Amino acid sequence: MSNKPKIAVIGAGKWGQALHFALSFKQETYITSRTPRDIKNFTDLNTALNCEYLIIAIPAQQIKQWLKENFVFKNQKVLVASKGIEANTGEFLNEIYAEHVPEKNIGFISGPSFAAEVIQGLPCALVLNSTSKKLYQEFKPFFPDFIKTYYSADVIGAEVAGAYKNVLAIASGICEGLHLGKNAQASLISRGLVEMQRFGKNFGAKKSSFIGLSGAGDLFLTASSNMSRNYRVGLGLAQNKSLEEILEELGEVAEGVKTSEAIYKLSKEYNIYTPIANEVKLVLDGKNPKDSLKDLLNS
Ligand SMILES: NC(=O)c1ccc[n+]([C@@H]2O[C@H](COP(=O)([O-])OP(=O)(O)OC[C@H]3O[C@@H](n4cnc5c(N)ncnc54)[C@H](O)[C@@H]3O)[C@@H](O)[C@H]2O)c1
Ligand SMILES: O=P(O)(O)OC[C@H](O)CO
Repeated sequence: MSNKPKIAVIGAGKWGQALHFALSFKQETYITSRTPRDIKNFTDLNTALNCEYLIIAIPAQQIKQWLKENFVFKNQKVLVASKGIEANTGEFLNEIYAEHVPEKNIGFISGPSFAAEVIQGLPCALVLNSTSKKLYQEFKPFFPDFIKTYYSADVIGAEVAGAYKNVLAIASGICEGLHLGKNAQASLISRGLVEMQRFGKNFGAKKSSFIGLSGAGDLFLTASSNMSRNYRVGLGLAQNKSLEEILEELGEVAEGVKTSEAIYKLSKEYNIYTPIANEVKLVLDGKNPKDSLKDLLNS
């Protein structure tokens, strides 16, 4: 029998470490990162790339460059764990990965999943999205009993939902920080859900993805808890902190910041009505959140 390691997580941030913890219940799982970490089965990138199965958990804005500089395709099956849209180009992650990995070899993880809970072994449900059901069937047995997995072929729906909810979580954090009340927050979240669905439809996403775990599930989680980094960005903005200060305090990625730029760009290009995401982008650029509130109420 070959001793070749079968599965590796690339990226040892919060989510990479949580996925590594979870997958290690069922089989030996490697993990790698730019800087060595004191984690069981930590390995170098080359060893990781030689695994048959990979989970890539590096921030969305770094993926394009990272793939160009580091990735070597050796017929691995890949699950992408990142949630975001590339801000410079407006590309979805599946478009970026398509230059390096064939469609049948790639899937995307979505659904409500704070790393801090997964790493405690608390129950959760995830969607593995791929045009290949075979790929889902191959990855499914790697997940531990406390994670229920679902299959969906709607890759773009999952991607839009996972990326968009981060922007809406910033808006919801602002709402909380400005003490606008639970009525306002519920309205914001539900109109946000309509907005992300409208945006996704333009790119071929299915409605069902937005009312399930990938859309409503992840949005309700992230936009209602200060466990979310994006939500905490919103809280900071409402307290008139500068973005630099907020991100420095956070010390982790808040994908909604850059994704709001991507949505702003794409919504202009395709003429999609995205009022909440647009206001988030403008507040991140310095607009007073109270002026954004007035504009949203009157639009
Ligand atoms: N934390 C969560 O609860 C959670 C859950 C689901 C999805 N995600 C998504 O997973 C992705 C990663 O989030 P995270 O929580 O692990 O973030 P994090 O800030 O905790 O860690 C990011 C990791 O990426 C690495 N990294 C940064 N730039 C890199 C580069 N150029 N090349 C290689 N590695 C690089 C960093 O060293 C760090 O280890 C994000 O897209 C996030 O939206 C996070
Ligand atoms: O902490 P956030 O805002 O990056 O959210 C983490 C996950 O995406 C929740 O599913």
